[in-house]
Amino acid sequence: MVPRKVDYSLYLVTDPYLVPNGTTLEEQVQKAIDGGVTVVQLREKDAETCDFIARAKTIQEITKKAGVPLLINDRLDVALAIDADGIHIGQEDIDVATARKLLGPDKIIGMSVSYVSEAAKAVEDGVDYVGIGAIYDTATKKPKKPPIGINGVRKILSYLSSVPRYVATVAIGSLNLKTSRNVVHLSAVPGRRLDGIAVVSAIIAAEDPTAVSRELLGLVRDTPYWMTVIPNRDVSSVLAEVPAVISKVRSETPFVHNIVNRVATNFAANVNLAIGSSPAMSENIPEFDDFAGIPNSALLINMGFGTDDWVETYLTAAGAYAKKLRPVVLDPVAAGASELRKSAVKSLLNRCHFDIIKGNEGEIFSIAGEVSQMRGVDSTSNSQLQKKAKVVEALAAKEKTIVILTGKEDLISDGMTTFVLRNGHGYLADITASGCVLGSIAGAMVAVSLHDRFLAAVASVLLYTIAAERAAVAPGVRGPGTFIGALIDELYILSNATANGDVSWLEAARVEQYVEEA
Ligand SMILES: Cc1ncc(COP(=O)(O)OP(=O)(O)O)c(N)n1
Ligand SMILES: Cc1ncsc1CCOP(=O)(O)O
Repeated sequence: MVPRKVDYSLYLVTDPYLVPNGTTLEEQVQKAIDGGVTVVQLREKDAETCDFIARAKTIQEITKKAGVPLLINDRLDVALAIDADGIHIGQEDIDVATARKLLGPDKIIGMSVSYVSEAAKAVEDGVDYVGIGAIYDTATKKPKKPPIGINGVRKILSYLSSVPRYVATVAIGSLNLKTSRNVVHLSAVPGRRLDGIAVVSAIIAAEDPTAVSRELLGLVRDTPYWMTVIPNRDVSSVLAEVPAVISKVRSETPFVHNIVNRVATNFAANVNLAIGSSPAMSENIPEFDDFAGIPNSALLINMGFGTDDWVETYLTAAGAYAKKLRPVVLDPVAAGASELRKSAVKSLLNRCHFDIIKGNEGEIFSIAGEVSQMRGVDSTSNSQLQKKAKVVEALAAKEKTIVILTGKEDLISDGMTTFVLRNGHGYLADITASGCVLGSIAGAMVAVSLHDRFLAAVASVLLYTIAAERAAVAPGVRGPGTFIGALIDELYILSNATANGDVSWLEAARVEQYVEEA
């Protein structure tokens, strides 16, 4: 069989019932192709054969002109009648061998799969590509099987990476401007990523299919900066770069959109200002897109309030920043304290990508699915360093993120390298929102250090904890109350000193690389 060169990046599956009033399926397909759709599948679940063929011919005129392959859903007879470029078949449709025999070796055959076993059979049968799904629940099709999520895609991609013949892959099921970026990039496994996304409603039901298609294609093709894990890091080379990040915050004034709990709002805004960033505190969905569009923006989601619509607010905010390829920091406040919070974090991790996840031991253990002794929002510290290092490393690798675990000793991991940082002061545990504001600092740092989020995390923790050490002994500091003001002062002083070339304060840094004991 001669492998066909097909670009599966943006694969449109049609549905006549979703076309907006006042337009036609043909017009929507044309507009989608104008926006960059690379494959079209004509899917008519209820059409009479003669109507299906007639429609296939009109759609084929459009796709042929654009040089875009046209596949027919399920119906081999229709595909043969119009000499389509191929067919897409489901698990319960015609078998691949018969389809191949009738279509010939040059036509494209795709098959729906949900599990590795189905993918293995499809590969053996000689399909050209598999449609993996449904990733999420969708209103477009009543599912026969439960959604498989990003993990389900990963399993299939892992399997396919071990198969000698290249079988292309597209994911399907609720893929849109909010979800696609994460599905494509987070499902990638060493040596293999999705070839594209298959989309129905997000394009066919769109008021402007050209614009949506253009954006979706961009999301699929963009090289994600967060996939970059820099190997072989060592403490001294990372520390050497810390001043540049802190100075960049001063010179570029990144915009940090804080969605933080009520207790932390004022403190977080002051801390952002002290280090040279520009804070906004907003839970107002209509302005999220505008905020995400500000150059140098970053979002902090600090899961403070537990209102009915909080998850929707967070998902919308994260989606807005994802669309603009801007970074998002998650602070899973009290993640394990209630079922409500556990399920909220699960939804967020399932649907969004976070550039940095910052939490105390209880919070990080909870989202990693590990048992901790957490009570309320207090961190426990009776786990051994080794256990904590294992947890942060595994979580960072799984979520393709940077994990900061705060406590008496702070751990930072990108899944490959883990640093242990031992600066700070006991007063940090005596004031409210001390962890929350570290999230705001991380937002500012990662906004100017997209290509090295690990460095951004190290710079954040060092600046904050060394400022705390200095604030605790500053003149006039008598306890936690006066400490807060002095901490804001020290952040301001250290950040300005760094921007002016004085980095002597960094000599206080107590950082080491974690190395697992044999
Ligand atoms: C690209 C792609 N993937 C999966 C499907 C689903 O096909 P199937 O399981 O046959 O369900 P119906 O589309 O027939 O409802 C698809 N159509 N395209
Ligand atoms: C045909 C199909 N197969 C699995 S999910 C699905 C529908 C996907 O539609 P949408 O992109 O509108 O969620």
